[in-house]
Amino acid sequence: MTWASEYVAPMLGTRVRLHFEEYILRAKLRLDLPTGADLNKESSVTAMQAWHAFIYLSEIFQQTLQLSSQILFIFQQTNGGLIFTLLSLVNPVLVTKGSRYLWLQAFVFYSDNLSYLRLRALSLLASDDYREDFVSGHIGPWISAEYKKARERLGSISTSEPFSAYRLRATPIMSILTRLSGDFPMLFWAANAILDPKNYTVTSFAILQQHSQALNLTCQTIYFNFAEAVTSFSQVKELYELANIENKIPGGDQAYPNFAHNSEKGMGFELKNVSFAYPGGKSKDNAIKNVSLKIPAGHLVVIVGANGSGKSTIIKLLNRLYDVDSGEIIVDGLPIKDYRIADLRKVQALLTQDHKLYPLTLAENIGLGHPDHVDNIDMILQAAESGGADGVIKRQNDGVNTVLHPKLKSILDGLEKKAELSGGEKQRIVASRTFMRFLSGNIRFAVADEPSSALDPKGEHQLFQRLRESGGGKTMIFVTHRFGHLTKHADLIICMKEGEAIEMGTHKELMARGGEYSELYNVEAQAFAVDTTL
Ligand SMILES: Nc1ncnc2c1ncn2[C@@H]1O[C@H](COP(=O)(O)OP(=O)(O)OP(=O)(O)O)[C@@H](O)[C@H]1O
Repeated sequence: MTWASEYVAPMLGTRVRLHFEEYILRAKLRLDLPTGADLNKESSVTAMQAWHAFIYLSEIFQQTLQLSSQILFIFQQTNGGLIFTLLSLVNPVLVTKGSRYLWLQAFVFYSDNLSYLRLRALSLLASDDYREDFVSGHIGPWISAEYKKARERLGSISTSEPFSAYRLRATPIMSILTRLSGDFPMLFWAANAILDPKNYTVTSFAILQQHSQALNLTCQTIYFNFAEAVTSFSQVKELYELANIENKIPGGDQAYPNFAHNSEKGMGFELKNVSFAYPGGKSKDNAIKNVSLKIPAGHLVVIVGANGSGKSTIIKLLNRLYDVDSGEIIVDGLPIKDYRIADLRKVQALLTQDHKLYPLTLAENIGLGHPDHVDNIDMILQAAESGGADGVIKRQNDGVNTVLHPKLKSILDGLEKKAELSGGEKQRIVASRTFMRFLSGNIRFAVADEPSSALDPKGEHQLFQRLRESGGGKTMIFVTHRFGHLTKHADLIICMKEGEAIEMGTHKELMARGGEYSELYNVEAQAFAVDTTL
């Protein structure tokens, strides 16, 4: 039986763990950004916990059977079977209920003893981190002297770990009682043997003593396993609840596109007095404050502004990655909240510098821009060419089949040379994913949020050029810090400052206005102006 359980347990364990891993994977994949961010802070639930709960349950079952057979045996073997059995149970009850165990509780521990804290600080000072300091500053003798003083001040105060410190009691009563109770059953047996020596043998004493101790141990094991099982089961409950977590961004039931009121030129937006602060954000200021603007369908829009002025936040709201706190966003005449979220995602393409390479092949990294055609190599190569990643692919020994393992890379480096891409090469692959998305033919709104920070100037120019071409005249927004062709060709420039859209218009209009935009533009232009004093 032991062999069988040892043989079967790992296989069963894998099945249970993978079943719940898949369950967690599915549950997490359906969560939107704000819900997912909350969950990451709160939940530590893992598939392994389900397996642990199963193990505890089977152990409790097995030990309960063991306990019943032990009780039955003791009960039958003695004259005062019931009393003997009850006395055998006193000790385990005292050990489990009367003792103080920290590991069954949630706890925080700290020390407020200044001498102890001083000792820890001085020990730290003698570590390698500070070696250069204490050697060059010759502060070793001072550290030793201070350590001695702090040690004397601490005296005999215990510095033991909280686990053992918590178990100490002020009086010995409980300890004496617990020890004595272990001998209660045998004292009872001895008293009976004195009164009626004919019915009691030394052999029966030995057998009963052994069984009484075994019973004691089984009771304690059940108690502690039960405490662990309760925790495990609450974790399993949490695991099941994962699938029922409500997303913070609920979808509507309006299909999109619904050509009754959509323009052929793509999505049109209107922001009405929109304000937004990131959930759990540290800043007391809103990321977006009372922004009202219109983005007509088919317009090429450029958003400019200083770092932290809210450019990316506007993009996230237009993509409905977050919902506004107040105000409203209208898409093609209807509130954005009325549309089905999956429909909106299908017609939007978002390219930012936050997008990551996946730990998959280069082909999948690009192909997943259009999941229905993730195996279509011709389409992938076409997208790679548009994204400027064709050269990157050619340089890899395995071409599009090169597997990227960003997280495993450092571990595997010593074993096998894994593909490593430069920052600019990564951006080209990620950009190609967006071009793959364009090839779906569904895109009605595309955004490029500073996707070119690691690209060389030629690469950046080509990227913007091709994005505009691939966008096919549909609504497009570029977020950029660099003024150039884009801003000059933009139908609309939105200039952000501290969460507000302070200026809007074309390049010409904003330059003529002489406000924030022209100031930002002139700062950049001056860097390239011919300095006649040189
Ligand atoms: N995920 C987040 N959680 C909390 N606060 C955020 C988050 N993202 C941005 N913020 C804050 O919101 C404000 C606007 O940020 P946003 O990213 O929109 O600025 P930006 O204009 O795009 O900046 P940059 O030019 O540096 O990319 C900033 O104060 C920023 O710190």
